[in-house]
Amino acid sequence: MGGRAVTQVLSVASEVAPVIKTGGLADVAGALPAALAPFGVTMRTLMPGYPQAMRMLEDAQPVAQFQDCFGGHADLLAGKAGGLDLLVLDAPHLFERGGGPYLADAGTDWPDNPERFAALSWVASEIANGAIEGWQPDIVHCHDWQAGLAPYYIARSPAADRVKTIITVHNIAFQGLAPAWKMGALKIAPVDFTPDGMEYWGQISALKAGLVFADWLTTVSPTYAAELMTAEFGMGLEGVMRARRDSFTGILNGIDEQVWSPATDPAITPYKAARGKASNKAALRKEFGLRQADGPLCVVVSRLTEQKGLDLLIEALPTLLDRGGQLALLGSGDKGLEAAFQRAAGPDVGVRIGYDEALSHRMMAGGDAILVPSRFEPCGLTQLYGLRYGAIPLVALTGGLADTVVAANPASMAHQVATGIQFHPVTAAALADALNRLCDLYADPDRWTKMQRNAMSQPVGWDQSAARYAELYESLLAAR
Ligand SMILES: Nc1ncnc2c1ncn2[C@@H]1O[C@H](COP(=O)(O)OP(=O)(O)O[C@H]2O[C@H](CO)[C@@H](O)[C@H](O)[C@H]2O)[C@@H](O)[C@H]1O
Repeated sequence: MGGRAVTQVLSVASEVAPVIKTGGLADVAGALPAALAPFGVTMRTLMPGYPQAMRMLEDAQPVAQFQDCFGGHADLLAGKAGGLDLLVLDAPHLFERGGGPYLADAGTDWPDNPERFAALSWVASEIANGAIEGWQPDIVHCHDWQAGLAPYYIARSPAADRVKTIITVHNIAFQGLAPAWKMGALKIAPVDFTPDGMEYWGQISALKAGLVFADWLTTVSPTYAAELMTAEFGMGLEGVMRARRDSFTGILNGIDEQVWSPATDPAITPYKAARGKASNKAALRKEFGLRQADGPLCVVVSRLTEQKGLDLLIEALPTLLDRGGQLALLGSGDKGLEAAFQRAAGPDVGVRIGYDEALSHRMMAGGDAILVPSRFEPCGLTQLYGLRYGAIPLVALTGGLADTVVAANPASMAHQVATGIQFHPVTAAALADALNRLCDLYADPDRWTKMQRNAMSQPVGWDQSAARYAELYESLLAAR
């Protein structure tokens, strides 16, 4: 790149697609290295040695070892998986177990989660301090609470003068709390366990440690960045976010345009223009056992949690059905919500409880609209998939949903920039009203196809955002 020195970045994440994924964090952590490569950034990704990671890792080479890594021996392995340059923390006492990355099969947190992710963070700091012969990062880029202690350990280490740290907030609802008595076990000095440090109402907060000790903070959209500084969205950390406002920016997520490409997607009948959606829609109806209908086929692909506002959809559903609309939902999570959707299932409502990547592609291809009624949404990825696949996003006016969907109104329609529908406040009544607006637009084929065209041509890839991360890295290094 024009003689410019290559910036070496260590990305630290608890889930990385395609190796392991429970949500959008994995997509972003998995996409960043390739997105940043054209900008002269070499990114290696440190992740836990879950069984899935150990199975997928190719050409594994031990590059460091730790005799006592939070209660047991650990090896750091360098290797490849899914095109990624990975550093995998092989610590069987912490990561070799069934269940999910954070939860046991019973759905409860692993009791040693504080130690498991403190270990990941501490190894990031060891790497910053030269644990791997022949490679050291200039920047350590941490994701969410699981990597939150890394900026702290680094700040209290010799690397502090040389290595810059960033923490990206993907979801402030998870703060990585641990009881104060674990301070010693987590290698936290009592002097740092204060309200100005990482103390949060008497507990240790790994996320707050990251927010306080990192050189720079980011989150995944400009609107969510502003929201995080308010009591409504900051979940008790708004004061910390405000205190750091001069070192805090919102950078939108992109999506992987190779994986999410209606023209080449192997999971669907490929199409270039929205009219090619018809056969995918017919197939999707069949797959969900839905009858013919005149209204829009709406889809939802989501974790079923309070955040996603899908309880509001249960309430507003009759409005959609009265207008001849239909719903196909894929998701899992909250048992009450799962049951509520299963009760609503019928000839116009199809429900699939579970996690199914290929089906999520077929839903974007076959759906007329994608519904995202989130109470808060740092960025959101499914509305971006919807845009690319011509499934019109109907979204709550919040966070990244506000930044990525251009609401249909006379002016935006006239300028051919309208790509979706937004509603506010985030209530069942406002959602029902938005569903009515969706049905009105759908009933007007001229306006509907124009919107689909606008949606499918809206940029949703990584180019712009990767450039912003690269600029951020450069400016931090220039300030050393
Ligand atoms: N049942 C299922 N089957 C198949 N696929 C499923 C699925 N349920 C969810 N997914 C997939 O998981 C991902 C979810 O990503 P989102 O960004 O929409 O939300 P999430 O809250 O997980 O991420 C958090 O981090 C991301 C990344 O920064 C932010 O965009 C977001 O706002 C924030 O809440 C998408 O790729 C989606 O398709």
